[in-house]
Amino acid sequence: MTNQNVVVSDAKSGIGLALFSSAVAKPPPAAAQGGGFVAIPRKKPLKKLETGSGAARISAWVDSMRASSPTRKPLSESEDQIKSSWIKQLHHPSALTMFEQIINASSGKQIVMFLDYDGTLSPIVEDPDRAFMTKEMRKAVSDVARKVLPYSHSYREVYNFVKLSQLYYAGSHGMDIKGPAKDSNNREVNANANLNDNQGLSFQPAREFLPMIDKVYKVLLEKIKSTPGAKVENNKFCLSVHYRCVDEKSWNALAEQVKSVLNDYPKLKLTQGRKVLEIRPTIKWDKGKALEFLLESLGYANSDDVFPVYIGDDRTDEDAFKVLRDRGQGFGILVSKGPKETNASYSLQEPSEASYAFFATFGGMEKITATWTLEACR
Ligand SMILES: O=P(O)(O)OC[C@H]1O[C@H](O[C@H]2O[C@H](CO)[C@@H](O)[C@H](O)[C@H]2O)[C@H](O)[C@@H](O)[C@@H]1O
Repeated sequence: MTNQNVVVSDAKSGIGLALFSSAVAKPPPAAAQGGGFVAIPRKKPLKKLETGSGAARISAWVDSMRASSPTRKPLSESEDQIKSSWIKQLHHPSALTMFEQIINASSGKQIVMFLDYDGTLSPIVEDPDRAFMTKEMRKAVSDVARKVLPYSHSYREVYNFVKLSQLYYAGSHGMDIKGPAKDSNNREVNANANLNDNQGLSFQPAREFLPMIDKVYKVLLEKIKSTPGAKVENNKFCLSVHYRCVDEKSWNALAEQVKSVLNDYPKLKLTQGRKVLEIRPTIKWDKGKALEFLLESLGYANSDDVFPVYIGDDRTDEDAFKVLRDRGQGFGILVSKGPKETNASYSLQEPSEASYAFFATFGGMEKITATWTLEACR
């Protein structure tokens, strides 16, 4: 339901925060934690799905749907070993154990934090309309935002589920950016950004696709009616066809339905997330580009004293991790229970760990260390 990311920053503390997520408003938070199962890692990253004709193409889609939605089952002993070596050492240690290194690396720099929503701030749940943040997570994000940006900007279009006016939102995989016009240092937004009538930042690189997306949404709603459990979400610049509640026997039929619609719209492409097929414009824009745009808009693009951190859980977040890796600036943190190929530097296992990370990064270190230690021992 959501694909936004948020940004906040503060000169006084030398720390800043930014948050990303995907769609529209969420209702108030409710506690919902994921189960005690672990996703089995994918062997290879999945390719972008293509449109075209033929049963082979559909079968490739379904294979890809299956691979992006690993069966939930307890890990075998060897899988458990792989998982623990992935998290504990080598390439992607848990951010919880790298606390001091993270703080040291960012010392004296302005931290700008980018946060994915689904699977990062909220746990993955069956019904995308019920992907609420827990009370703890809401508190963590709002405490961080308060600490980092103690004064409020005027911002009308705050998403209901976060309700923090200091944050910049990048909805629809970074295609719907909104936020205050100036950061806390009073830096002006860049020349590419449009100012809305409230002088807030607003940038929608796929605006011309809106009528097409609306039309396709209606067609898709009709098409998938015959597939029990399927759901289409209109995320403004991106349509999400959820199959989490669809019986696997019907995935083929669902893929056919989606493909038949896409065949009529060559300017739209299909990508994938966690049990979701995403239809979006074929423009060269992704969460990585959105991250760069936001850094530039905040006046941080060429600055050596800026330390961006991006936390996300899904394939679309890899674009942002890669930007940070390529820039050699800041780092990415992947939220994942199991090993995955990733451009992130560190890992967290689930959203509840991410809330600790916010506290820690934003100065509540002493307060949180004890809790972290406790959690880590569970
Ligand atoms: O790449 P993201 O910004 O994380 O967005 C991907 C999709 O996220 C949401 O769906 C996911 O979370 C749902 C709620 O937990 C879950 O039911 C679904 O299976 C997940 O794929 C969002 O609802 C979609 O619109 C996004 O495409």
